[in-house]
Amino acid sequence: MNAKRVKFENISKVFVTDKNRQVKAVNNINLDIQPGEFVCLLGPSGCGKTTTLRMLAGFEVPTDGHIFIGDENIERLTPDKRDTAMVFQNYALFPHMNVFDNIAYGLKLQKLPKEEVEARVEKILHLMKMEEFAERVPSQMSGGQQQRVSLARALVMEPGVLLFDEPLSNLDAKLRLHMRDEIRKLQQEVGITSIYVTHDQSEAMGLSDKVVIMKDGVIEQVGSPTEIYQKPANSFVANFIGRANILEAVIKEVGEDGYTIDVHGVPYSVEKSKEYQLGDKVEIVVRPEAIEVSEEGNFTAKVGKSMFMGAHHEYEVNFFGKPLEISLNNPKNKSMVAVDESLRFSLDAASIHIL
Ligand SMILES: Nc1ncnc2c1ncn2[C@@H]1O[C@H](COP(=O)(O)OP(=O)(O)OP(=O)(O)O)[C@@H](O)[C@H]1O
Repeated sequence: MNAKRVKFENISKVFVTDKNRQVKAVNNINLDIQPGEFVCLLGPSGCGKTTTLRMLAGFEVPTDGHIFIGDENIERLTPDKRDTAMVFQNYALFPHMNVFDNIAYGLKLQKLPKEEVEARVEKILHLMKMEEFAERVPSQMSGGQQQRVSLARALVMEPGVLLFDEPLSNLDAKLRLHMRDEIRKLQQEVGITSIYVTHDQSEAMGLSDKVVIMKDGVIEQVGSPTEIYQKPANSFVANFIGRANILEAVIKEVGEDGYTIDVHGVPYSVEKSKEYQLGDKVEIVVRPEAIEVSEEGNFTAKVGKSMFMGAHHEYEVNFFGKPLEISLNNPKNKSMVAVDESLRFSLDAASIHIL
């Protein structure tokens, strides 16, 4: 497949509502997606991710900026000329056509020879292990199966860019996990550039090469799932992805590539993320699982909540007047501490990230 690069340059979209009110859905975003990359646009409801995808597909016109697919500036092209194909949340299959005809539809519109249409549809049916469904109409299939047809219908067009608009949100949790793995496997097999809108962080983390975190029409951070989790750019990202404790600290020493920080009287050596001066007050992110419970710990705090969750144990302790979440993996009975008792712990210096 001819995977394409996608580039958004200073893209904004302002909607004008019936009452003549302006809504800035997307506010000057820049994004560079490499050929073959799987990128998720992730953010809370209303952050502008669907509008961004729809501008790329050609269903919305940007108010400002430029969009490129490959080297081509595509703003003036109609959706069918853009070398994209979209997988929708509601499948959008033709109810009266069987699976074969649903998949063949776009190719027939292109007036390709009958033999070529048949060969390409059969190839996709085989790739997706769906040959046995070819004769069925959508009402004879489950939601998951219908969504696979909708994916097949997009893939058969061999587009340069594949777009997904929350494709799994109508499926139950188990099927969602299964389809997520299937989409990723298929995407890697065909190597197609893919852009996927979701508000489900585990979906984004599990699928993406790159995650784009959006809020209020603005990109807050672009990075691999590991970068986003371990080095969040700000407290919004830290709290949006997984759980985060945000603590105060003071810069005590400035080294070549690290700092010594003081966290409530305890020194920690941490990596440099931004430039700070001696004495600056900073915020640090410590994930609940990056807190080590041990008899030799630096801190003692009173337990406010203590919950056994099977594979891990969750505590909430009172840390200098604020709640601190601690998650202990593989808990043993002896390590469990009850509410109102004291817990000793340290922060794992290697996992501390300065915001
Ligand atoms: N046609 C429209 N007219 C007016 N405002 C719109 C229109 N489409 C979207 N908006 C507004 O633009 C903002 C971004 O919407 P968008 O659908 O892109 O968000 P989203 O991140 O995809 O949200 P969700 O997860 O709820 O789908 C929202 O405030 C929304 O109300």
